[in-house]
Parts: sequence; C-alpha cells; structure tokens
Amino acid sequence: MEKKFISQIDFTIDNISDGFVSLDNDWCYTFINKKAGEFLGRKPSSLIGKNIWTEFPDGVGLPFYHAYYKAAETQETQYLKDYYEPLGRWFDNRIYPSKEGLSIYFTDITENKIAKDIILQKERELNIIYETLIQPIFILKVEETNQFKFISVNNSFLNILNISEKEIINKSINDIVPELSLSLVLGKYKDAIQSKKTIQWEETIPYKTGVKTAIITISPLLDSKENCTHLVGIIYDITERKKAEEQIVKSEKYLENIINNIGDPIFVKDDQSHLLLVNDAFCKIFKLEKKDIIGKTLAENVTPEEKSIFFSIDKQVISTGVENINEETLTINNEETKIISTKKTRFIDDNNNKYLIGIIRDITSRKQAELLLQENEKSLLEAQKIAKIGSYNLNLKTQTATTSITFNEIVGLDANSVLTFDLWRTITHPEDIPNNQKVLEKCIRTGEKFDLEYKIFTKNKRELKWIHGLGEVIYSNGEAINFFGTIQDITDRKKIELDLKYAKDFSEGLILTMAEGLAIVDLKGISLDVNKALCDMTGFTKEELLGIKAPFPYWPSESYEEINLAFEKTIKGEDNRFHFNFMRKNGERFPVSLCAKPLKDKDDNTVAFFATVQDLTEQIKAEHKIIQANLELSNANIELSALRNQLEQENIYLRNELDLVFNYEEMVYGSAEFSNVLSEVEKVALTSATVLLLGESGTGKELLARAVHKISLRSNKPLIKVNCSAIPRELIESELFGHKKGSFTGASSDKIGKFELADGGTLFLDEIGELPLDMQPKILRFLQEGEIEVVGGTGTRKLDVRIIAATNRNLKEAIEKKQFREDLYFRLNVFPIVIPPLRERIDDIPLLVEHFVDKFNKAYTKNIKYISDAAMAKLKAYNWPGNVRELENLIERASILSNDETLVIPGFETEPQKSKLSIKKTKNLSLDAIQRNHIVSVLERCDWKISGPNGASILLGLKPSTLRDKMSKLGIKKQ
Ligand SMILES: Nc1ncnc2c1ncn2[C@@H]1O[C@H](COP(=O)(O)OP(=O)(O)OP(=O)(O)O)[C@@H](O)[C@H]1O
Repeated sequence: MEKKFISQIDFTIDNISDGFVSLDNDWCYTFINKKAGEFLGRKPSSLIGKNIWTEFPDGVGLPFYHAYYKAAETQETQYLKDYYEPLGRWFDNRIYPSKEGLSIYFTDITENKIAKDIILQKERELNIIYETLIQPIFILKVEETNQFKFISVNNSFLNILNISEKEIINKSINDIVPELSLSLVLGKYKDAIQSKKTIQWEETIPYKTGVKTAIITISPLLDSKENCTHLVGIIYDITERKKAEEQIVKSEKYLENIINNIGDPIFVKDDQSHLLLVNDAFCKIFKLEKKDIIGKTLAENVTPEEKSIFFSIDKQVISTGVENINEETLTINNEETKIISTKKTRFIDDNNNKYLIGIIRDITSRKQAELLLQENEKSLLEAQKIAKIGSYNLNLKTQTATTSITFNEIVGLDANSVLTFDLWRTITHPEDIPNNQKVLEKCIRTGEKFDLEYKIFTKNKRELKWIHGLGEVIYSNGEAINFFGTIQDITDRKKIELDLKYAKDFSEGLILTMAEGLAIVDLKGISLDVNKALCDMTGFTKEELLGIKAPFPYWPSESYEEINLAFEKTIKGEDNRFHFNFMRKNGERFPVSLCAKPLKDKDDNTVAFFATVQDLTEQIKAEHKIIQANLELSNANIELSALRNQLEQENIYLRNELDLVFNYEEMVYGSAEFSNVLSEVEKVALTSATVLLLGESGTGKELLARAVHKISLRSNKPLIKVNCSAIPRELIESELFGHKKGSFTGASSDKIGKFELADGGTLFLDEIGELPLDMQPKILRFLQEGEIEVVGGTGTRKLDVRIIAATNRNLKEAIEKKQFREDLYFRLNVFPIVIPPLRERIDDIPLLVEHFVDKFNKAYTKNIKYISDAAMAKLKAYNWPGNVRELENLIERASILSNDETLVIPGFETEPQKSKLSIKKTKNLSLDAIQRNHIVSVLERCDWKISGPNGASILLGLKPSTLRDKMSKLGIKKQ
C-alpha cells in the first residue's frame, strides 16, 4: 500500500467517533486513536509499545480479558458489551484478531444503555398493568400486506372472550373477527393508521357471558419513521352504562314530555340561578331557544332592574326555602315586556343540592287589560272633571243613586251624602221640576234617552247652576231597574251665551247709533262691515260697500298711498290716528279723521281692522270761518284803531265800541282793563288748563267762565256749574262725585255727580273758596290724577273734565287762616285771571248802562233812550261794591221806574237834567254799524273824496281800495 494512503487511513481512524486500538502479539499497543486516548484518559503516544495488562492491570475486568484471549486463541471476532469501571461507562467492544495481533473497536453506549434500561423497566411495568387490567387489551402487528396479526393479548382479553393464547396469537384479525363486523373493523384500523390518532367506536362483542356493547379504542404505535407498526386495542364493556343511560334518557324523555305538555312555563335552576331545565312553554313565551339558555341565567337577556329583582328572589327562595309568588316584568332581548307571576319553590335532592323550581304564569294581557281599565277609568274621571260632567246611576227601586265625584262637585254634595229622588227635587229649580219629571217618566215608559237643560241650586251654597242632563233607562228582563245619566255644568256657557247676546245687542246698537262712520276690514282688505254713518257720509249704500276688496270706492286714488301707509302704521302699532281725504259717491272729496285699531283674536293675532271715520268738512269749514273772521277782525281792528286815534275827541264811546270786536254774547265792556281780561281768557280758553277767576262778587266771573268754555274745544260738551257755597256741606261730596244706591241714608238710587256730568266738558266750581276743608283733597286728587271716587262705589273713575274755579275770597288769606289748602290753591292757580271791580274800570259803565237799558226796555216794554250826563257822571263816580250785578239791578229798577224816554235812576238824579245823553246814539252796538257811521262821517267831512291828499282814506289810515271794499260791504253810498 502506498504511504500516502496509509497516512490517510491513519487520519481517518484517528478521527472516528469510536475508540480504536491495535495490539501486537505481545499485548503491546501498536496504535491508539484520539477517541481511544480520550476514553482511556491518556495521550496515545504515551501508550505506544506499552503492555495493555501492565498499563491497566486494574482497569481491565475479567470479561475483557476473556474476550481478548478468546479472540487471540480462536482467531475469531469477539463482541463484548460491558461496563468499564474506571470510566463508569458502558462500551460495546468488537475485537478483531489477525496474525499481527488484535484490533479493537469500542463504542460508548452508556446513553443507549440507560435508555434501554428505562424502556425495559417501563415494559415490565406495562406488562404488569397490561396483565392486571380488567379491560381486554390486544396488540396487533401491522403487516405490509395490510394484514393485522395478534401478537399480544392480556389475560383479561383471554378470559372475557373465553379464548386461549394459542387460539389467537399470530392469528390474523380476519380469522378472529366475525365476517359481519370485519369491514367496519378494518376500516377503523386503517383510519387509525392514516390519521395516526386514537380511534373509538362502539360495537357488540360476544363475551363469554353473552353479547355485550363495548367501545373499542385503537391507538397506533409509530416507529422512528412515523410509520405505524402496531395497533394497541382496548375494549371497554359499556353494556351497563348503556342500559343506565337508556334508562336515564327514557326517564328524562318521560319527564320532559310531561313538563313540555304543561301549558305554564316551567323552569328549574341551580343554586346559582343557572337554568337547568325549561319547558316548551317557557321558550315560547320568551321566544328563546332551549339550547341558548340552558346553563345560563337569563340575566344577559333582561333589563338590569328585572335581573336584580329575580336574582334576589331566587337567592331568598334557595336560602330560606320559603315559597315566593311574585309579579314581575321581563323584557327579553329588548322585545316585548311580559308581566309574569312566578311561583318559586326550593327542591333539595339526595346529594343535598338545592334547586329552584319555578312556574310562570303570563299575566301580561290581564295586566294590560287591568291597566287599560285603570287608565280608562282615570281618563274617564279626568274627562268628567274637565268637561264638568258628573254621572249617576239611580236604582229605580230604592230611589237612591250612586254618584261620581264630579257629580257631587257640581251639585254641591259632600262625599257621604246619598242622592235620592227627594233630594234631587229639592235641588232642582222649581221652574224646571215639572218638565224634568215629565221627561223622566216618558223616558222610563218608552226607553227613549233624554237630553234637557235645566237649572239647579247647589245643595251646599244654593248657587244657581245651569245643567245639561243626558240619561237613559237600563232594563233587565223587560223591567226598568236603573236609570243612568250624566249632568254637565253649563253655567259658564249659559252666562257667556247671555253675555254674548247682551254684548251683541249692545255693540250693534252702538254701531248703529254711532255718529262716526265705521268700517271693519279683514287682513285681505275685504270690507266686513260698515255702519249707516259711513254710508251717509260717503253716499254709498251698505250693499255697495260690503264684501268688496280695497281700494274702496270712497278712497280717492290720490289717497291710496296714504291710506295704505296708515294701515301699515296701525299694524306696527306706530300710530292709529290719521287724516286724509275720502270721496263721496258724487266724486266730492272731503277731509276725514280716521282712527284705526287692529281687531285681535284670543291668541292676540290681528284678524281685522276696525276704523272709525269722522267727517271733518263742517269742522274745517268752521275753523276756516274762525280764521277768516279773526283775520277780518284783526284787519278791522287795525283800521279802527287808526280811526279811534283820530276820532277820540269826537266820540268818547267809540273806542269802547271798537273793543267789542272781542265781544262775547251778552258781555259788554269798554275799558282797557276788561279788554285785558278778555285777552287772558282767549289765551287760556283753547288749552285744557285749569282757570282760576278771581274777583269781587258780581264782577262777571261766571260770564267769563262761560266765555272760556264757549271758545274752548269743549264747547260742544256740557259746562256744569257747581256753587260750592250753595250746597249743604253733607251733600257736597255726593253732588260732586255722585253716589251709589244705599251708600248712605237717603241714597235711594244711584246719582251721577257733577264731575261725571261734565265729562268731556267743563266744570265751573263757583265760590271755590267756600269749599269745605274735607272736600278740598278730593278736588285736589282729581286735579292731580284725573280720577274720582263715587260715594259708596268701588274703585275710581277716570274723567276728562276741565276745571274753572272762581272765588271772591282772598285765597291767600284763607290759606293763612287754614281755611283753604295751599296745595289745592297751587293746583287751581295755574292760570289766574283777576277781574277788576267795576269801580276800577269805569269806562265800562256807559256801555253797561246802555246794555242793561236795552235789556230792560225789552223786558218791561219801555222806550228809554236817554240818560243825563249828570246821572252818568254819578254812576261813574260811584264805587259799586256790588259791581256789574249792582249796576244791572239798579238799571232794572230805574227802567221800571222811568216812564218816559229818559232813564231816571233813583238816588242818582239829584240835579235837573241839563243835557241828555242819547242812549240810542250809541245803541247800535254792531261793529258794522259803528264802522259804517264812522266811515260815513269821515267821508262827509272829506266831501266824499276817497283818495288823494284830502281823501277819507288818508284820514282813516286805509288804502283807497280797502276803503272802497269796506264801503261796498257796508253798503255806504254817497248821499
Ligand atoms: N261785562 C258784562 N256785560 C254784561 N253783563 C255783565 C257783565 N259782567 C257782569 N254782567 C252781569 O252781571 C251779573 C253778575 O255777573 P256774574 O254772575 O258773572 O258775576 P260773578 O262775579 O260771577 O258774581 P258772584 O261772584 O256773585 O257769583 C250777571 O247778571 C251778568 O250777566
């Protein structure tokens, strides 16, 4: 062999995992590989050439020695598996002899050995189990030919199947298993082999004692390549268990059958409320499947409250054993809520296990019906209460009735009193008893229902109520037994009906008699109503104006915009009083004042407009006239004052006469003082301010009060005069403010006071200084608040009255003497007018004399024309404590006494009359006449020359054209 190969072999041997040594015939080492060195615990080089027995005298045990020698002697290969003490390990030795010596291989088999020993031990143990097991066990060898051969069975197998080992060991399954079962058995074996899993099946097996049902379990045994080499089979006899099971199934079925046939839902729970059993009825009412709830508590399916209720009851019954019947609700899976009555009882079995047995009754519909009934009853009662409908059921035999609460309330019965026929009669209004009786009898006779309205006096308060009664008779076997009826309190409705009628009549009357025009227009602009006044005003008939749509025929087209704007403002509540022109049927435009108001329904929605229309034609005409007259008068005044200046010397009365331009009826004056008074009067008259007239008695305060009223805007309303000093103290309040009937002894009827009479107009409180102190606050109150309190009345009344007060007393002194309230004085003293005494305005005297002479000439059919200068001078010089009244009285007396044309004034005629003053001369007091006379006299003086240097127009201070106008107006022609 080539050296190269030798070294390669050496290397290989050196590195193999087995130990290798070679010995020569002298038992000396010739080669030791690495592994052998490791096993022996020596360096290989240290052993080469050394004798094995000297080197390891103790280590090599007897079996080695024998084996080595045997190999050397016999030259045959020796095998030895032995334990090598020094290393504590097992070695498998293979000893090959040759001529040169021995080659020894040794493999460490310690691990294998241990494993094998364990297996052996296990096998022994298994064998014991195998043999001692009651269950028959068999082991089959799986042959390649798909044959299964019994290679081992245990004693039990032999015993039970009554077979000897000989009869079965090494026999094929085909020979043992009966034909019938063979294919099944083979199929199962194959399954086990393929799936490498244990397979079980049930089979009948002919035991020694007879045929038995058994479960056969087959487990595959796999080799290292996972191939199934053996099958281990165990046979379990389950005959008895089967029987027992069948018995249980049978009895359970029986029980189940019974339970399921019970209509009421039944359940059995364990002590933790888990459902163990439920019947079909249970599943049905809760719409549940048995399989979904068995073993569960139902807690997941119901509401938390319901859960806590049934849990606590379950617990209580389980622990106490006291039966429980409870009504509860169950809402399964959020579906319909069931109301159930559940009876729960406890059952304890032989093993002391506690169970809960429940029987349920579904009372949902009953409960619902009950609730419905309750609801109905409640709502019926409620409805009765709201509609004020009471009901009664009268037993015709006993003549007593059961009545509802509302009935008792309406009739005023207390809860304990029983309604009887007699009682009903005492309650019913006597007027209505006969008719009610008649209707009731007819109702009983004919079976007809009745429906009538009548009045009652309530039992408790004898309060009058209107009743609407409905009723019918209930018969049993043709006999009227009960009378059932309802009553409704319709008093409010009746009252409203009556009130409505009254209100309707009233408003119709009002509309008809209203002087102002009236139109009602809905939101669409349709005319809903007009009154006669509007028709008269516009000249259209009611038929022409009703139901038509705006613009209405009395709206002139030029006013459309303004009228629409007015309605808009009314809707917005910005304004409600407007002025524009309307048009009459004949096309004539006329000014109107329109006051519009929205008409609202009960919810405050505007549904229509209500407009009152006032024709201002006459008023405006009058205003124009006044303006015109004022204008003319002021022109005349200017002219006349010029004349007056010039002619002062000629006629001392002229100025006085000229002042008459401010004359008021029956009032004459000639003095500048009185003229001033009148201009004050004019200033204040048009306002509503309180006026206080101060002046001595007889100075003309009342006349002036009348003048104020007359030229005020209230002139078409009354002026009421109260003389405060003339009314007895105790009557003054009722005189002023009115009183209610019975408010004091003697007040036999209502009396309207002066204030109320003067509403809208003026109240003249003459002699206010004499007003009793206790009355003064009441007047003050009116002046402050504009309201009065009627004696014996309730509440106050607002009035629109202008006050003019007059007094001849010095009020300031009265205040100091505490006879007059200062606060009232301040309120009255808003616009004081002081009327000077006659002695301080002597310029009035001649005119007053003339005025009174004229008055009494008429009254006493006299023709007095003159008064002597001396008498006049005396009259002027007199101090006139009684003022104008005294003068008037004096002239009256004088007129009566005077028998010729000259006025003889007693006491004033001391000297014979030298010159006579012509009363007539100045008698014509008309402005035109005075102007006429004056202009004529100037014209005469100028020789009827109107214009130019010496013309009358210059003397008169007038333009020639104005003079001409005046002359033609006054009818002045050259004489
Ligand atoms: N300027 C006048 N022109 C015509 N008559 C007059 C004038 N002033 C007063 N009289 C007359 O004098 C009388 C007294 O006037 P009146 O009653 O108005 O005075 P008085 O101040 O109210 O008196 P008393 O304070 O006494 O009530 C009346 O008849 C009235 O007509």
